[in-house]
Amino acid sequence: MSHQSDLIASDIQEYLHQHENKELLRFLTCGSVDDGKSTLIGRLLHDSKMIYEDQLAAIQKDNERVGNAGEELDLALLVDGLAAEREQGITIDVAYRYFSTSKRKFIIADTPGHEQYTRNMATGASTCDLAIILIDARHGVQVQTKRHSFIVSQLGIKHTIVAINKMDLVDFSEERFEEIKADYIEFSKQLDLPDIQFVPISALKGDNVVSLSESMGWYQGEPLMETLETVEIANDQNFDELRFPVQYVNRPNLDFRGYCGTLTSGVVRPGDEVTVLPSGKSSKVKSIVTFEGEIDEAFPPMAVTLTLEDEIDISRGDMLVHSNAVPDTTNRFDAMVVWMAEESLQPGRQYEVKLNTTRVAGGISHVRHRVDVNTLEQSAASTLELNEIARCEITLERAVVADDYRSHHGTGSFIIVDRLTNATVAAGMIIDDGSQNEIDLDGSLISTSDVDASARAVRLGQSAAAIVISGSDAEIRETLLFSLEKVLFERGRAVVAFDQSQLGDLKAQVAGVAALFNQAGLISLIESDASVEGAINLNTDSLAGDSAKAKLQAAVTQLQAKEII
Ligand SMILES: Nc1nc2c(ncn2[C@@H]2O[C@H](COP(=O)(O)OP(=O)(O)OP(=O)(O)O)[C@@H](O)[C@H]2O)c(=O)[nH]1
Repeated sequence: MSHQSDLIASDIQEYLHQHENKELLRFLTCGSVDDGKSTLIGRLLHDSKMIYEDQLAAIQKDNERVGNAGEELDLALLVDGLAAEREQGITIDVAYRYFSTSKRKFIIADTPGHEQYTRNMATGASTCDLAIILIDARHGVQVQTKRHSFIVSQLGIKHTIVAINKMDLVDFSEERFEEIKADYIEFSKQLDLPDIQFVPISALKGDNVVSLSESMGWYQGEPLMETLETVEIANDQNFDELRFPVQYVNRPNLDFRGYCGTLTSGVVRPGDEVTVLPSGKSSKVKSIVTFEGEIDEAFPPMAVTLTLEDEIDISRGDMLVHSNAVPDTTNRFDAMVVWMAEESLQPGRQYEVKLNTTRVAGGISHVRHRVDVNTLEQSAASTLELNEIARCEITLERAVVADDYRSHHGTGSFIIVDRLTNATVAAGMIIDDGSQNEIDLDGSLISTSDVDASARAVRLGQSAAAIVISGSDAEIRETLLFSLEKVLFERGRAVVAFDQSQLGDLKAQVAGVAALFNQAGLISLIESDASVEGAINLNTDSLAGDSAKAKLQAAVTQLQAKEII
């Protein structure tokens, strides 16, 4: 079903053509229980004329029986379809809704507000372009708001609309709106949400949902629906780095050999030089074949068949990339993992890891830290229970392309499958924040001066410490630095080390980053008497003991007392 257009009566072919070519926006709604998700979706469907008259009549009838909206029509009844939900008055499954306006087509994932349904929420959110985070104006930013925002940021959803709902219950107060907005901005600094917009609404009464509210003349922005219709998403795709995971090798006869799959990123054209991973063999694209014939260009998320100039050995699970930008392959990487099984994780146990079209034996070799999604706090963990989220190290039997999820949604995620039961026990998003590059194989750390890497690591949810080491004995400073880097890194902390030669603007950088993130991801080795505001200053001269080892012990005790390690 779609919005009502005059074209339906006059030129149905033209209408269908227009409809087919409209851009699709997938979004999810999330928030605490009773914030008004279902009412908002009902309102969007109702005001965009997506409700059949008999459906409307049915909810009018239900409204008298179980409606929660008093005199107003309870639009949530339209959405909360499941019987169990209606009785409990809560949403328990991910429900997908479809609607369209003259400008765009929409798919809404209506995800549950209850804590035990984190995995449903993560599932519903994983393919979305935008998230609407609902906040009840009376209650402000809640634990659930934080939890959902964290998941939205982890999933790399680029656009966020914070809809402050039930404005009618706070007298449409601008002051209240600004207060909640400020709270949210403060909290979301820790997250990676690149585009946040705030809109005050009343889902029940329709204020600022499809048209601007008369009761909130102070609001300068656009109604929610207009943002949904116009937010720029075309450039969110990664068109730069080609990733074509081969799904199927099509050999109908001896004259044709085509590789079928869905382009997850990049653009490919006939004549392009491509390399097959993991074999490393190269060839040129001969043609791009689709159901409608050959085409000159393919981009995500097109499903196409590629033929190559040369007969090279390619099978399902291989990946085609451009020869001038071949990504590294690795059998060890870090990922944010959501544990989805009833039984807890046994680290080191062999599972099957499914990345795209590839299946590789492997598993979680190490849980770096668990993240409490309610508070964003990290804690040490050796196992994971249902719905828990943790940063983990994944080790596989053979090397694969391990793209960062944020830049490669298609190839940066995976699931972990139990080999015996074939059940999915976890889902993960690969993190490539450069921190892995800082350690060599035996775990020792190579210094880098990349402040950005540290800032990124912090944004990605690693906790970190800004520690400045000073003291008159260079050797002791160095020993301390080196040992602390190792300890911190093993605990999943962001570590970036500086040396004295970069001292020039180092103090400003340390102070700036420390202030920005409260505890920033820097360790620095500084001249004898340095100290930096906002950082933990360890002066080796004042640490107890004569030997480097004793001083290290004293430093560790200090840092433990501050709960840094
Ligand atoms: N006054 C007022 N009430 C609202 C508004 N939006 C929703 N409500 C009411 O708030 C209650 C909860 O709304 P729902 O839409 O069911 O909330 P939900 O977030 O979908 O809740 P779950 O399904 O439990 O996750 C209902 O009684 C709604 O009528 C609003 O803008 N103003």
